[in-house]
Formats: sequence, structure tokens, C-alpha cells
Amino acid sequence: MKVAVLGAAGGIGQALALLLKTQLPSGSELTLYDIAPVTPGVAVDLSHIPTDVKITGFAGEDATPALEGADIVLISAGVARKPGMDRSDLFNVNAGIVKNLVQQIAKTCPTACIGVITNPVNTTVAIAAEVLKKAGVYNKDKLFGVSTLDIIRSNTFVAELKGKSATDVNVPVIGGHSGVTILPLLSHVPGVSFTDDEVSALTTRIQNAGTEVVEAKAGGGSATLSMGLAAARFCLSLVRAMEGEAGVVECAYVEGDGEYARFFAQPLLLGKNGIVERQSPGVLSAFEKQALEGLIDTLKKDIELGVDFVNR
Ligand SMILES: NC(=O)c1ccc[n+]([C@@H]2O[C@H](COP(=O)([O-])OP(=O)(O)OC[C@H]3O[C@@H](n4cnc5c(N)ncnc54)[C@H](O)[C@@H]3O)[C@@H](O)[C@H]2O)c1
Ligand SMILES: O=C(O)C[C@H](O)C(=O)O
Repeated sequence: MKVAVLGAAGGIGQALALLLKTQLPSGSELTLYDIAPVTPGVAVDLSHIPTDVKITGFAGEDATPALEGADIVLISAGVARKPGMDRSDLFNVNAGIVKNLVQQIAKTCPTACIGVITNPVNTTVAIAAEVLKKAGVYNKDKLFGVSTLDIIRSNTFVAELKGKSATDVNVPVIGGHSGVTILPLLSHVPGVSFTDDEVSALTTRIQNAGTEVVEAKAGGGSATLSMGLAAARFCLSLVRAMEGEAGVVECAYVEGDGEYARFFAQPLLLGKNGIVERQSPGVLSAFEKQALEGLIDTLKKDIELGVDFVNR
């Protein structure tokens, strides 16, 4: 199994690379790519960790050497938020970066599974899909917006509130990855009940958790370490499923049946070739139904922006 990380010299990229170097199965290959000249050095540094994962790093304009033969490509290249910014404010810079990198993926490893981390995810995943489509290599079962951070945050906040172990809580999060489009399904957490006020306050906290980190970092960037862990969890689940483990389910933002919007975060059964089954969000509470109705227009506009960016 070969995994490539694009944007690997950044805050997320380095944390993610460390976790993958230590947790990918023996015999895997990990390549790091970033425009930053430090990238081969990041790989040399990690190569001294005694695991059976071969790691190499590449810098410059051309991602090809990192992409050759990749089974999974994770993209965290791009700029991050500063206080006062929305994720959508990153569009002007990050749209072009994602477009360029996905064009290179389409050429060099067109059958790889792709996990897009770069914000605004609601839009950058649509950009990636349109680029792959134009190149004639789009497979909607292999393109993911990585929304795992919303799940691990929800698990943490619910566990804190209810005095549970965070590792025992699993909150599905559907919709998208920004503001009101993030919809944690608190009614789906077994063995836990919430008052209406708790549901409302927790949902708002989960939706604003990225901003909580951006403000706490005071201009020094957004979530990197928790995101590195989230992306590693997503990637390692995908690796396990691609290597034949049955029953691996993760939520991610993917092209679905279009019931709510063309792209929608939902639970996915993963397998050897990416998505095996898009699972229905199931029965929603009245609060969740209303929140879902309220997010669709925003999500559709975010998606349209990405589609137009590639096809204008
Ligand atoms: N999906 C999520 O849940 C989630 C969570 C946190 C952050 N993010 C997003 O991830 C992105 C990266 O965040 P970060 O904190 O790691 O930022 P960072 O600035 O620390 O790292 C970004 C890296 O991208 C590299 N880069 C820029 N342009 C590039 C290009 N054309 N090719 C290759 N590399 C390039 C930079 O050199 C840098 O090393 C941001 O857009 C951020 O908003 C997403
Ligand atoms: O909030 C951000 O800008 C980064 C990321 O999307 C997050 O949820 O932490």
C-alpha cells in the first residue's frame, strides 16, 4: 500500500506523516510532497523512526515522484484560517492549489483514492471531482472530503459532558464541513440522552470548534494536531478496508445520490475499491430534521462555487 501526503511540510502534513510512519502496516510506502524545500528533510527525520514503512520526501513544483503508484493520496496543501476569517475566505488561494494537484493525480495515479483536507472542503471536493471528470478518470467511490475531525470533536465533547470515555462514543456527523453544514446526529448516540438545551449548545460548539482553535492560536493557524490524528484515522480505516477487512465504516463528505446535495457527508461502508455503500443517515430528531433543511442551500452554493471554478 502506498500513501502520498501533499502539503506534507505543513502543520497537518507533518503530524499526519508522523502518525502514518508509525501506524501504517509493515511494508507500506509513504511519500511526502510539498512546495517547501524542507520536505525531503521531514522525510529523512521520520525515516529514523524504526518501523517497516519506507518514507521519501519531494519538494518543488512537480508532485509526480510522490504520486507514482500511489493507492491513497491525502491533500492538505494550502493556506489555513486566521481569526476573523471563514473557511470560504480560503477559496481564492486554495481552489487553484487543489485544482493543480488533482490534475497531477489524474495524470500520474488516476485510480488512487483521494482524501481532500484542504478548506473549504465543501467546495474543494467539488473542484477535485470536476477536474477528475474533465480528465475522464472520475470515480465517485474514490473521492472523499475528510470530515473526520468533526466526528472526533463530537465524540470528545459528548464524552466530557456525559462523563463517558471518549473512546466509547461515536457520533455520526453528516452534511458538510463548515458552520451550519456540520450536523452531528446526537440522537444517534446509544445510551446517552440530552436535554433540548444540551443538543442546541453541543451542536453549536461542534459547528464552531474550528473557530475555537483558530482564535486560541491567535493568528498562528488552525487545527493541525487533532486534524493530523483525524486524517490518520480516516486513512488507516481506508487502508484496512482496501486490504480486505470487512465492516469498516467512516463518515466522509462524498458524492452521493443527491437526495440532499450532490456532495454530502454521511456514514460510508469502505472496501477494496473505496466506497462500497453510502449509508442513510437514518431517522432524525425534529431538531436534526430542521437543521438539515437549513443547511442544504448553503451546501449547494458551496458546491456550485467549486463546479463553476473548474468549468468557467
Ligand atoms: N478538513 C478539515 O477538517 C481541516 C482541518 C484543519 C485544517 N484544514 C485545512 O487544511 C489546510 C492545511 O492546513 P495546515 O494547518 O496544515 O496549513 P499549513 O500552512 O501549516 O500547511 C500547508 C502546507 O501546504 C503547502 N503548500 C502550499 N501550496 C502548495 C502547493 N501548491 N503544493 C504543495 N504544497 C503546498 C505549504 O508549503 C505548507 O507546508 C488548510 O486549508 C486548512 O484550512 C482542514
Ligand atoms: O476551522 C478551520 O479553519 C480548520 C478546520 O476546518 C477545522 O474544522 O478545524
